[in-house]
Amino acid sequence: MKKVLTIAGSDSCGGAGIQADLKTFSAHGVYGMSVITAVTAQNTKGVFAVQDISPLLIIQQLEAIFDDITVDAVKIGMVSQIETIEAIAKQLKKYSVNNIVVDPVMISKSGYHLLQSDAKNSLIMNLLPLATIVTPNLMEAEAITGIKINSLKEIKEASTIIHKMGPKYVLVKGGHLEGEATDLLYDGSSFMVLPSERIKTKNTHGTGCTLSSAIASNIAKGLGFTESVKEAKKYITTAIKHSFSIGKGVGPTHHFYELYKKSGLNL
Ligand SMILES: Nc1ncnc2c1ncn2[C@@H]1O[C@H](COP(=O)(O)OP(=O)(O)OP(=O)(O)O)[C@@H](O)[C@H]1O
Ligand SMILES: Cc1ncc(COP(=O)(O)O)c(N)n1
Repeated sequence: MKKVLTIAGSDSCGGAGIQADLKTFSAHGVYGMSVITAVTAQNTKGVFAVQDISPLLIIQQLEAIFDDITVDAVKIGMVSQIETIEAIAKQLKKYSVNNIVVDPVMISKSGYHLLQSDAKNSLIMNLLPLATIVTPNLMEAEAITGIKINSLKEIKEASTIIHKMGPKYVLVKGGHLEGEATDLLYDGSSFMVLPSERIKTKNTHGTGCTLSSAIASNIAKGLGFTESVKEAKKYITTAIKHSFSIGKGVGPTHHFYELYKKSGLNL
């Protein structure tokens, strides 16, 4: 069985972060492992507190895994502070880790700053050069490049700038666009459009976490990079289509829809 690691924050309500990543790994039939960078107190209504895990304990978690287990792909999510980012980058280089998916998580859907403002440049300088693929949403692409994005032309411009920062592929997500939820993949020479209807739901908590974990799972399973992204897009679209309400706010996506369908179980 292929083995995939998530390096991310914990979401107590299970819709995003480490919890969404591990559910996505299981649904893809890969073995999931986790290095926790921060613990958040959050639910469908918002994020109420964050405690960063010390850089030393992050290093110890990474060493415990890489000293013992071969890792087929890594997904990086919430990294919150400079010391965390530097610790992760150092360890990934030390163990010559490949197949790295970086989701540059900055602000939660509920508006909480999950990446400290002074850590943005460190993420750009330390993690983007190590990334096989980076998956910013529109606001993250704007923050990374300094470009205001209002059109496809500007998405392409931003992708080109981000590609020069080091990742082999750039996927700018269109979840926050008006109209269709179309994503754009750039490999340094050409663009591939990944279209999807916009599903009418408020339950999109953790969609970016899920998409990046699905990409990492597919890469680990040996699909080509473009195929990995295409399949992950199908996965997130299905997961959003069957998302559901828990709590009073933005609910989670459905990771086990295909399994439920096969077994005849209902939510
Ligand atoms: N309503 C929707 N209908 C269909 N696809 C959607 C919808 N909302 C988001 N998506 C898709 O979900 C994926 C994640 O995109 P999104 O822009 O929501 O990422 P994000 O803002 O980083 O997510 P998050 O921070 O919540 O984890 C993309 O493939 C996007 O196109
Ligand atoms: C630990 C953690 N990681 C990532 C997100 C982003 O997800 P969303 O934008 O849906 O709130 C989150 N809320 N919490």
